[in-house]
Amino acid sequence: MPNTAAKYLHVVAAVIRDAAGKILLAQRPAHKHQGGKWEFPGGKVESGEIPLHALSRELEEELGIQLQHAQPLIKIRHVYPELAVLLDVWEVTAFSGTAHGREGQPVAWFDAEQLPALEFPPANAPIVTAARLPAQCLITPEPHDSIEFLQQLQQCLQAGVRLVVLRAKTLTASEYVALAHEVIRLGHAFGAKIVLNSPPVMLAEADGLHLTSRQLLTAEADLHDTLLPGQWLSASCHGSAELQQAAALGADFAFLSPVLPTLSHPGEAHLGWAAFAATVENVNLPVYALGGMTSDHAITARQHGGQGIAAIRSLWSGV
Ligand SMILES: Nc1nc2c([nH]c(=O)n2[C@@H]2O[C@H](COP(=O)(O)OP(=O)(O)OP(=O)(O)O)[C@@H](O)[C@H]2O)c(=O)[nH]1
Ligand SMILES: [Mg+2]
Repeated sequence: MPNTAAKYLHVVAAVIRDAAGKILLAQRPAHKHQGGKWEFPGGKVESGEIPLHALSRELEEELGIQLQHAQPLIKIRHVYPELAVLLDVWEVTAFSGTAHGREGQPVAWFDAEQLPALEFPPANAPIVTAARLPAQCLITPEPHDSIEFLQQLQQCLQAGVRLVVLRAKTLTASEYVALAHEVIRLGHAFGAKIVLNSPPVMLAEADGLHLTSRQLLTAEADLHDTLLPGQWLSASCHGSAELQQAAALGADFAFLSPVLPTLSHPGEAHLGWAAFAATVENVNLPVYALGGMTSDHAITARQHGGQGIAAIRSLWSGV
């Protein structure tokens, strides 16, 4: 969302995960703004405070836990009728102490997949998506031999890949559908999400539909409504205008490329990390960095406002 409101209230919030990957939520007290809804614990940054200190203070005050490690997850700007908030969300992966509602608020640990069914403040939808998405996304290379392809995909899943975009441009419609069924069956056995890039028909079992940047620009405004409830819409973008278009279409996440030079397009202009950060800053979507990425770049991507990295080559063969 564009930074049009004069002043956003800076709020830090935490996606806190335990060793089993469950996420801690608190219920907002009835008398507060957005009372009764579930929230990611956190609160307002005080004047002069750096965000990480504010997060550490809020988690101690609200939950009685001591923050040990956090990394940025997503920033959301949302304008409520009463106030405009900048929700600065961090992923907490290490803390000490036992979380409890120190202000009397109910708190509970949830599986990430339970989150979509809970009621959150209206600003939170992209945070819930970001909390469910991994830091790495595999885009498949062109499948030439489906047996070999499925074997290699299985190795990627065994190595921890949990989000796959099936991209197959040279297959006939029936070959694509047959392969997609196998990819979904295999992916789901590992708890991975499978998103279909330009399928001839959308499949009910798929976890999402991915649009090329060209499809994004000509997509019908109600495209998301044609998907089943819970299916994601994602899109490939190359700059601010396309990211805004993806957001306007109700996309759940996006890729932004090329961030670094790639082997397939050597000498081509690329964004670099500073422009990636500046572009992502203006959109309320989880955005994967694409182009020249390896899994080592996932932390860099997070530090520049991204959800993580998307890659073909390095995630397919580097496992
Ligand atoms: N902590 C938190 N606040 C959120 C979320 N989503 C969201 O819209 N907000 C909004 O962010 C604002 C600030 O949050 P807060 O009420 O937790 O602030 P706080 O802990 O400092 O409260 P206090 O003023 O009682 O000390 C509220 O207007 C709240 O509605 C969320 O997931 N977590
Ligand atoms: Mg709070």
